[in-house]
Amino acid sequence: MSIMLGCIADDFTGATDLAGMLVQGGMKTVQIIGIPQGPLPSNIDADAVVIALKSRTNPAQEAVTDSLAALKWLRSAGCRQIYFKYCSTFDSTDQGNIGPVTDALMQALDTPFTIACPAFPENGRTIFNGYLFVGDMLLEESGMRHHPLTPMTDSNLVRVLQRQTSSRVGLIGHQIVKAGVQAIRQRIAQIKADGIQIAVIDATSNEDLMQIGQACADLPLLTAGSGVALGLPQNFREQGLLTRQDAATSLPPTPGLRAIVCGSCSQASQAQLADIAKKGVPSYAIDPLTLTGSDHALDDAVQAAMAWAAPLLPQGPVVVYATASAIRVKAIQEALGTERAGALVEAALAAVAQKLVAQGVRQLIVAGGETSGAVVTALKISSLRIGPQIDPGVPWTVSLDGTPISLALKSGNFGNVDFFSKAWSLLP
Ligand SMILES: Nc1ncnc2c1ncn2[C@@H]1O[C@H](COP(=O)(O)OP(=O)(O)OP(=O)(O)O)[C@@H](O)[C@H]1O
Ligand SMILES: O=C(O)[C@@H](O)C(=O)CO
Repeated sequence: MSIMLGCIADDFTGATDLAGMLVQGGMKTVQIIGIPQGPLPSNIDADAVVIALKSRTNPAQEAVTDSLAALKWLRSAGCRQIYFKYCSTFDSTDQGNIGPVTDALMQALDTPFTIACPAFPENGRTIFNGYLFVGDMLLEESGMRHHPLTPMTDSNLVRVLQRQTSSRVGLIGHQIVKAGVQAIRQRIAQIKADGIQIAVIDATSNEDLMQIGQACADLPLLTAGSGVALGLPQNFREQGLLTRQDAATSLPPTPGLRAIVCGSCSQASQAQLADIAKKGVPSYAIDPLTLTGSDHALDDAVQAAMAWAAPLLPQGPVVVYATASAIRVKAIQEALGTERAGALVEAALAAVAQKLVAQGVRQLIVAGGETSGAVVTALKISSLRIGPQIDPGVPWTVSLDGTPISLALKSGNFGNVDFFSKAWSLLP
């Protein structure tokens, strides 16, 4: 049976978020890291494949090239519908990459229309009149205004997206969505006739997402956060392609040591780190300013972190983090440059993760999308089987190549305050 849904995610945590959503809906899902080099091995069966790119903050042209290569693979695997997954807080710069990638995918699929819907109500991301809310705050008032790489300072998604694309962007408002599937379909037909190519679509509840999913069953391309995926398995069931009703989440055990690596500076990650430290789990901070100054500064910092971690690991989980407050991050970025600071921290945390695994860690939580990208790449993991959800948007996964490792790739903003301690209790 060929793969039904082919997904392209612009970061690694976002990819597991989407894959977890599909698994909850009964679709067996595999996440592939980067563009696959050949067909899926014959012993892996999947209803959906999510290709995880690290394209959210790359130059737009690179993001387009990688996304088109991913699309080519997914089409050759027989996927019936394509899903471009971006962040539920629409993380991007004014130059891209959501607009340019959407344009390129539409052109390659020869489709004149798609939707844009980052809503994820279970995690407090709702869209009303085209404005994105995070909890009860507008996006621009939330912690996202301080994001180290993609600060979001405009909550109006039509405006944000229009700045990134030459396609005409419109809106399908909440009244239409509330009126149901037929009303959404009629509105799509109408705005297409008016020359709109991408419609931001309001959604404030899971019910809205179910209607949107059904209304968009025939669109070759969807662009969204993970929320819209809630409504897709039902379409494949109706088409007789999917029979499973329950979640497709079983994973094998991966006995071994436990660790947490955190490069996310989000408010959620900061609170989760404080919670786990309060519970007595040992934590070690890497100071980005120590990562430069000499050729071996980064290696020295990694060695120091490991000298601290090694004797503690057999007693229980350890945490290594670079997380800092918004004021501290700003000072570090002024000293090192934003991109360089991010890259140095990612390189250091990835090297720490590699050494933790070499020491026997087989259950690893990584917080932050960019950080997860760096860690999973350093561990040379090429694909993940998706398992049970820890908190909305964050499932456990198991690596499918080499020695199996359980990995939870936590989106910076996701997870309840007790996420780090709760996660272990869900492993088989
Ligand atoms: N103390 C710090 N100073 C400067 N940059 C930092 C610091 N700590 C982490 N970073 C960088 O900030 C970036 C955080 O991005 P990352 O995607 O990992 O987390 P996030 O944005 O919270 O998560 P998500 O993308 O899943 O929402 C990374 O590039 C990381 O290296
Ligand atoms: O949609 C989200 O918020 C997350 O899956 C994500 O993309 C974080 O990087």
